[in-house]
Amino acid sequence: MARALRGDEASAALLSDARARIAALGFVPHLHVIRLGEDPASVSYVRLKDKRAKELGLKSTVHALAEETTQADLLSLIEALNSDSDASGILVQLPLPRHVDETRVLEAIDPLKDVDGFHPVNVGRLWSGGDALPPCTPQGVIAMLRHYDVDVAGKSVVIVGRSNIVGKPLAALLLRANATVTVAHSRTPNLADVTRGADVLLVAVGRKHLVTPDMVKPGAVVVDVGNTWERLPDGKSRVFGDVRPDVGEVAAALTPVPGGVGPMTVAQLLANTVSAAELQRKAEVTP
Ligand SMILES: Nc1nc(=O)c2c([nH]1)NC[C@@H]1CN(c3ccc(C(=O)N[C@@H](CCC(=O)O)C(=O)O)cc3)C=[N+]21
Repeated sequence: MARALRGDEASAALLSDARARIAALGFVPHLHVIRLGEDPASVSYVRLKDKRAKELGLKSTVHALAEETTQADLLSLIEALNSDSDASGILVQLPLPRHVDETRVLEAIDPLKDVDGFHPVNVGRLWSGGDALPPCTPQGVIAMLRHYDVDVAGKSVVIVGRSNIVGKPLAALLLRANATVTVAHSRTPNLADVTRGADVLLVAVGRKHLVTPDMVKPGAVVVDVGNTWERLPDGKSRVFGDVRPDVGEVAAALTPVPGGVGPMTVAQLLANTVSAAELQRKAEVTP
């Protein structure tokens, strides 16, 4: 059986480092999360972020706005938080309702407060090697691999999925770590032939159990970024990954869902909130 790469275990180092950096700052960073509407997954993720932020000792405010909130009102809130020195980090939970232009909203956030790392300035710096706030899930995956001593340098790494949130930034981070990176997606013919070449396989598509054991090289490390919610006959909701659990019979190591990448994403968000506070302080003293 594959080794389980556990998010609770791997995030401990990230969180204790964040705690020490908060103490060194001399003030408590403040995370602001904005959510529109009542999509059950968004409500539950935002609640988790708020809870973990407070457990770490950060200040955390959730702005739960109506689904019908206008783009202009959302932009005014973001501008108010941009100029509020007590707001260290701003996150707008995605997906947004259809009447709101996601690009406009993400570009309105001050890059130094952009704890999601989605602003074009942070995306550009991520690819060119500058001082960027990295996106939480991809950087959380890197922290996970580092914690379990998975060295990607010189390895054949395959990412399935090319989203702006996970696949593309993950490619940037893995290139920086000297991996040979292949990005596969829905238009890749013979996906299994590509995934079978991977020493490290990362799957971020959002389709339940897309990856089966025949698609995985024996001994590979497999990271499952999938989160598909399903309501079961008993009325309870459960979350499923993109990787079928029996992949654990061929892989050397596998991240479980839940309990793998998800907790790393949240821990990285908190670490980014501390980084944002540090960057803002640096910008104040060096005009
Ligand atoms: N602006 C923005 N930034 C995001 O980072 C963002 C977003 N929008 N929209 C949705 C996705 C999804 N996402 C997750 C966060 C935590 C878990 C997580 O902790 N999952 C638990 C299970 C869920 C639970 O226990 O409630 C686990 O895998 O163990 C998963 C997924 C962040 N996202």
